[in-house]
Amino acid sequence: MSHIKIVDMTNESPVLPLSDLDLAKTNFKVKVRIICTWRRLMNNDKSRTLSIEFICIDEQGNKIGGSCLSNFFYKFERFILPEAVLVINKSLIGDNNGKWTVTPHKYKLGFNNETEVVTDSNWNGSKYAINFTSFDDIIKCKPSQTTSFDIIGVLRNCPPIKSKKNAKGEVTNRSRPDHVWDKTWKILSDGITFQLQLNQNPQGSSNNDDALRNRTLFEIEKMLRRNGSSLHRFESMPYPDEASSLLLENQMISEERLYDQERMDQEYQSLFMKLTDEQRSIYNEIMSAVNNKKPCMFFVYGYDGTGKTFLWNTLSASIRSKKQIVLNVASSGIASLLLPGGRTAHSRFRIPININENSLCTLNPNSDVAELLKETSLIIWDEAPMTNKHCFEALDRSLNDIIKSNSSSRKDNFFGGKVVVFGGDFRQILPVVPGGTDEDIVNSSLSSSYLWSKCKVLKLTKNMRLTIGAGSGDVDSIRTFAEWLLELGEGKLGGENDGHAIIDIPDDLLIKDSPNPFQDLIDFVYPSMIENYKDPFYWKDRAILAPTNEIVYDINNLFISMIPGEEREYLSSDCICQSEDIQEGADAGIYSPDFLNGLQLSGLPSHRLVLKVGVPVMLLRNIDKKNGLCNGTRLQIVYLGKRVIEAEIISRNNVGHRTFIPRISMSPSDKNIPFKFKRRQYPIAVCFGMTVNKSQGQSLSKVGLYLKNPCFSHGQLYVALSRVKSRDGLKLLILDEEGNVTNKTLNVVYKSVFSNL
Ligand SMILES: Nc1ncnc2c1ncn2[C@@H]1O[C@H](COP(=O)(O)OP(=O)(O)OP(=O)(O)O)[C@@H](O)[C@H]1O
Repeated sequence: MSHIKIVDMTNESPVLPLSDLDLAKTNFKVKVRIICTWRRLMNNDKSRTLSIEFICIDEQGNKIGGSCLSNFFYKFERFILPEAVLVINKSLIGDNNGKWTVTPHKYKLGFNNETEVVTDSNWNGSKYAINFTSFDDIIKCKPSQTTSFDIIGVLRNCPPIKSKKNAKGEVTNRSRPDHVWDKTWKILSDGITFQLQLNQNPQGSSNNDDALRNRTLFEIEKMLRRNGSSLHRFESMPYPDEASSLLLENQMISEERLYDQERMDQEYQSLFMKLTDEQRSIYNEIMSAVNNKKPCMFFVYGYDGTGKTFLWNTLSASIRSKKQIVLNVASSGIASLLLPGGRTAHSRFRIPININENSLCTLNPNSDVAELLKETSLIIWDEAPMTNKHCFEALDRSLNDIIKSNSSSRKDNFFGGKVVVFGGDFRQILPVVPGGTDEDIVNSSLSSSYLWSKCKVLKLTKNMRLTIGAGSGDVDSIRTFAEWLLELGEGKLGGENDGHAIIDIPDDLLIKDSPNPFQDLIDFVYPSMIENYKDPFYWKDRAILAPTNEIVYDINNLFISMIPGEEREYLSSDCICQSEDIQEGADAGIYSPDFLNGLQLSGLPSHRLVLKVGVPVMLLRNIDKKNGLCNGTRLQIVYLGKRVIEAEIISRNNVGHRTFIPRISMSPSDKNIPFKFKRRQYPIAVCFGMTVNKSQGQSLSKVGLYLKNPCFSHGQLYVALSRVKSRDGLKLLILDEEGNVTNKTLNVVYKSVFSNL
């Protein structure tokens, strides 16, 4: 039902014939007799009922279809019986425009919590709803194409219906990966055939199908393992043969040892030569711990541009040139793209999403990942301050369990005795604690962990971005801007303050008062948008930032309407996870599909996604890290299909690379939601505008910061302003409480977070 309206019917409202139903009418009830009922099963689990469907007829002989979702069975199931005469009050009505319609009526009825149903013993309409007519008579009366008939028939013959059995021997019709495999393996193996032919390998010839299938399965298994999965998860799928399986055994370790030693050595030599004194001293200290296998924890503290990534590259090349293993991880997908062979910490170490002080990583001591961790010489974890301390602690405990070190005392034995280097800047946004106070946020950061006292802080202070690559004319202006930003990040602007200070923004960074200041902000960030919107490079480095999702949502809707072209709407399918113990009765009504559709949660795509070709979007999930597709990657829409969306990468690595984005099922990890639900939708959000939190880790050349409301949490203003490297790329539009343009805004800095550094 696409246009749904709740019909408010008071007890005094008249009983209307079904022919008079109209979305515009708000005050009526209907009296009907149920003709027939049937159950609609869930698409993804045919053992469960989605809804009871029914057809009913009124006393005038008009028919209408209706539906009652399983959430409301507790209230209505006993009424929806063939032959029952019902008076229905406060029902939902919606368009009857599905692919298959059971009555020609314009509308359908629906039940929800508001609906009232009572039985009635009086019926003045036809007793039988169906008038049987012979088929010959129907043909004789030459029906027009729009005439509808009730037809009754007998099933004489039917081809066998294929069904699958699950492990318990029950018949299910869930997704059938083996079926997809059988139908598509030839297409999937195309690239391999091509490669084999290039290498003049006889396996490429078509008479060796078994070998080709095996090789294709092997490549699929490699991909799955890289992403923490395996073909073993899909019972019905074939698995590569034994010889190939042996090759897969230590896939993770062999991939980490696959680096070309000679090339790594050259890279290391060239980077090492360039290290500054402070970088070199940090490098030496870390490498000495690695070479002596001395358990150590370091925190490299440096703001943007001080050469942290440069240092990680040097350390990685040095270790890899000796065929040793270094694991590079970052707290966000976007930051992990900058690291050589980088992954997100959560995916690399299998850190649980909902974390607490007792959590452990889901690492089986005999798994490939555990073996990899045992072999690892150094772990580098970039952007550490934005991660909750419980994540580091979970890894610490898990590594200690996996690696039973000889060290006698637990207090010397952190992270299983590995050398671990964290990096980042505590001026940036700290871990998000939903509903948490300032104190909760500071308490959740790495510097409040029991690990911190063992962590040696090494500081990088020289802004390398100023020294390298900037023209001499730029240096002064970049330096002044960088120094101002550092002061802002440490809460030193706005006079003596307790961390909440009103600061003045310099004039040249402001959008001034004008008839339409927001349009001025748009013109600054996206000049000549209509002429340029098709060019992916136009979108590459620009964004309007705002502190909250609501404002970003409004900005994106406005932009969508400005871009030429046809809109396409994608609606999600939302459902409660089957494991949830939703009480029949009260709870079921609350979690109706309408309610689930209305949930807007951070990190989850909208129920209603409106897109146009040319629009920039951001991925909300890590899809394929190897090809640069992770949470935060920005893309431009190229094609909007029915089941797939094609888009081209416009940010950072792999710019210009095209990819297909499928619909996937996502469950929000928001602890404030007291139940688990799944949303099946494209994992993207339109990104003309994005939240300041989401922009952390992005490097942009043009930023417009829209402060309709001020930034409210530690580091937000600093992060927003430091997305650009030079001040000409930045403008702020600040509104006061009356909506007037101002030059003053709130800067929030939790100063206690710096006290342990
Ligand atoms: N010793 C060095 N010699 C030459 N170039 C360097 C050196 N250190 C850093 N750079 C260059 O300075 C720039 C900033 O360094 P880098 O990206 O490593 O800093 P960062 O602290 O990681 O900053 P961000 O967090 O913004 O990525 C880069 O272009 C990098 O190549």
